[in-house]
Amino acid sequence: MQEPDPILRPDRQNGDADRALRPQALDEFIGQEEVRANLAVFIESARRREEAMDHVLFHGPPGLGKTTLAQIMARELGVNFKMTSGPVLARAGDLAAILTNLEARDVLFIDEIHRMNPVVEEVLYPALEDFELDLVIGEGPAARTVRIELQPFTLVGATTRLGLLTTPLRDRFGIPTRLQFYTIDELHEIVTRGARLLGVPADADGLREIAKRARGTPRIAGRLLRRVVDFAVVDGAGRITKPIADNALTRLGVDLLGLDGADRRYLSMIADNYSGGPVGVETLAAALSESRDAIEDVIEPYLLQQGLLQRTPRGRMLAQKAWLHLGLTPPKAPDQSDMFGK
Ligand SMILES: Nc1ncnc2c1ncn2[C@@H]1O[C@H](COP(=O)(O)OP(=O)(O)OP(=O)(O)O)[C@@H](O)[C@H]1O
Ligand SMILES: [Mg+2]
Repeated sequence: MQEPDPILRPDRQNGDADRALRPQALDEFIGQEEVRANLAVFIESARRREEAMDHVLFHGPPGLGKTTLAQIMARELGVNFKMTSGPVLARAGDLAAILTNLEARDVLFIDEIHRMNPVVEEVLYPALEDFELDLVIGEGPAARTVRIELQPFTLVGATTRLGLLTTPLRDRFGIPTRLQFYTIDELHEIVTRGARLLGVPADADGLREIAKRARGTPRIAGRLLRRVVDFAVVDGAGRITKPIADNALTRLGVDLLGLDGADRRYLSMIADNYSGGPVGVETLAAALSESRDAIEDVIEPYLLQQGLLQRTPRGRMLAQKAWLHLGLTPPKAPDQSDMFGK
């Protein structure tokens, strides 16, 4: 089967297409109810007190709305939105330049914050706590430290890997926030809104089919919607119906659970080569020629959430549901209780 990854994986390409469907206000943001309700309170409070809102950390799998929520926060707070990312901030000076240019109460968004250089991270600590910057000027014996006062600001950090954040950095976020996969109902609402914004007529059951197969992820829902629209235009008089959606998604390699080629390759590898596991993630990464990061950030979270995969101290194991989904018979495990224990 053709690899559908570029379209289906929540990577950062296709930025313009993403933007068109991106909600602009908290009211337009669908799902993540608890997160939204809490943010609404914190934003309103910061506005009334005319203070910078406390620092926020969004963590969760790609494409669930971290960047979107950060932008919405800035808009609702009525402040500027500045955006950068961990890997881009190579030197302490890069961060210092950004921080000294912030206006009072601005939102600074640092994407992939777990990939920040430790030297840069050290500069961030006093900036977050006291809105101060300690800069070393010059080198050798002539070097001296100068302290620079910063405007109070709000840092919004985003990461797909909470575990890779250092403890001191984690502790400086007053509002740590985990984003969850979306329910089918929420994704149904999201694609319904998307179809309306794209001006495409659609049947509810056609949109539901997209929602069901969007891997719990709004970004994937948006991409699938666009591809289904293509099939609707070419094969189906421009209307999204259930048969059109079903046919389009199947042709894109998205199965009934929303798994794509990479997901199935991962599950099949464990089934075929490791008798269902347990197998270590490094071994799997090598066997699949995927990076460990891609496996842990992108592939596994959804499979775990769907109950297709289990993580045990001895490695990854297929769950019963995965064997059935692959159309295979699970081997008889001699010692199930141990293998399925925590
Ligand atoms: N709650 C939502 N309602 C509607 N659309 C959404 C929602 N959340 C995200 N989206 C859509 O999904 C796309 C991806 O969201 P976003 O870029 O915010 O994800 P992310 O969590 O920052 O991903 P990454 O980890 O890859 O940076 C957005 O362009 C937007 O169109
Ligand atoms: Mg993002």
